[in-house]
Amino acid sequence: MSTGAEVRPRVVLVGTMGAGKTTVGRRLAELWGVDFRDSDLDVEAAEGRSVSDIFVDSGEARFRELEREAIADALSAHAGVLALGGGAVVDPTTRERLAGHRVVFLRVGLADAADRVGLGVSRPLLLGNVRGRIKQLIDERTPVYASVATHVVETDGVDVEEVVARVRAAVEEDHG
Ligand SMILES: Nc1ncnc2c1ncn2[C@@H]1O[C@H](COP(=O)(O)OP(=O)(O)OP(=O)(O)O)[C@@H](O)[C@H]1O
Ligand SMILES: O=C(O)C1=C[C@@H](O)[C@@H](O)[C@H](O)C1
Ligand SMILES: [Mg+2]
Repeated sequence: MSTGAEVRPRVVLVGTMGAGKTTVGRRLAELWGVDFRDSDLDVEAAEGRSVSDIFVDSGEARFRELEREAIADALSAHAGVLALGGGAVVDPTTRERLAGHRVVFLRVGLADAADRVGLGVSRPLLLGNVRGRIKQLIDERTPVYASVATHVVETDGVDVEEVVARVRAAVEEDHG
């Protein structure tokens, strides 16, 4: 029998490439004993091809449609930790759907993000000029991440375990 309890992610992680959404999200889910989902991985599983291949073969616009649908599904059917692709919040429909969810913005600056993504080979939007593209994306998107976030966690110079601890503290404080 249904308890009527709403199924929704305990926390949604947003931020730019290299913020650590996937790494931190997996660890958080492990600690809480809940499932982890990541919109990039959900799109890849549904399509049977990588994000890079989707960008190259079908174009970014098609990737964004698939991403929007993957996120809509996860927001309404997943009770664990949900990491979003770095560009997901640029979509206005996704931003609307995030309203009412606990959204943590993992903030990272250019230097740490560039160190973390390296050559960015699996990140199609970075190809050619990794630092320049990251800078542009951080500049354009920081206000957007901030606008959907209920919490902001700084990750510059902070190791993964400490980022995880900060997210836990923010979320568990909410629970009272
Ligand atoms: N706080 C941190 N300190 C040092 N390295 C980190 C930190 N967070 C993540 N990393 C490392 O940075 C790399 C990128 O992290 P991750 O893939 O989790 O980022 P992401 O936010 O999911 O990026 P994308 O938007 O491209 O999916 C990984 O190698 C990860 O181990
Ligand atoms: O910042 C972005 O626009 C992207 C981030 C990645 O998570 C992937 O969703 C894809 O490489 C695009
Ligand atoms: Mg990721």
